Amino acid sequence: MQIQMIGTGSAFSKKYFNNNALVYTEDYTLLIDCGITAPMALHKLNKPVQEIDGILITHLHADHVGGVEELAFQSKFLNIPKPKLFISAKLLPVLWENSLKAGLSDGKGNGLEDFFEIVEMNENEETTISPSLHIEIIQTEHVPNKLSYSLFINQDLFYSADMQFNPSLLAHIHEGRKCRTIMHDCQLEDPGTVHATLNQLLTLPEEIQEKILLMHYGDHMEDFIGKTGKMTFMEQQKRYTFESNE
Ligand SMILES: Nc1ccn([C@@H]2O[C@@H]3COP(=O)(O)O[C@H]3[C@H]2O)c(=O)n1
Ligand SMILES: [Zn+2]
Ligand SMILES: [Zn+2]
Repeated sequence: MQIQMIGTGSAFSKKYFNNNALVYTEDYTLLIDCGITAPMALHKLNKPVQEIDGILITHLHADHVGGVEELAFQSKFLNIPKPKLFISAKLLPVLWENSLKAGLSDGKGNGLEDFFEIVEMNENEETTISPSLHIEIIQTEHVPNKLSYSLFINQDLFYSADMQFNPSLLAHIHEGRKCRTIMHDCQLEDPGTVHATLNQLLTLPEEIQEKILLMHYGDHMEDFIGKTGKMTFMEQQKRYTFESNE
């Protein structure tokens, strides 16, 4: 499996695209989150919508869903098979009613199913995306009272949606779940309210830090190179290969 961040930036970054990822397996290409900048980021990678089999949404901030309207219209008017939309069953109605309906509605009662083949995901259950790609969503704290889901990918890689610092969960991912990789959003400066900050992540034991790839960072990331302990910044557009754990 390979993961390519089409962007690694924070919500308000002007230098990096939104923190969205392409996951490639031999038989599937999945886009994790589709923010405002996703259409341009995909264009820069020469990755047309026809080459994306499905999208998965973690939560409803614009840097994670702001590009879904364009993707929906593009696939509809290009007359290509509907991409799949993987989303928590709890988030699905909110995505339509509170985010996409204004732009995608035809006024005649259409819905998201007119643009996507919808696959509802249940919390704490693995969903088969393709024969070699399985994803479990777990609810993690981000903005109070706002649903947000982090991901276990093939029970080996933890992908944080935007989340607050949660050292006990990270210890569980490391010890209990035995994940080999942790991709974590990172706010470069304190205080952390809705994201984990670099200083908070630096309090983690080194054996956990060694597993952490940092993403969702601000424009001054380069000032922090060499100051991330055992953790590493991810680079947008670079393809990272993760070997199967079997
Ligand atoms: N309670 C909140 C809500 C939002 N925010 C900021 O808005 C951004 C929305 O996208 P994000 O990537 O979740 O980062 C959020 C915060 O920067 C914030 O700082 N505090
Ligand atoms: Zn975000
Ligand atoms: Zn967010």
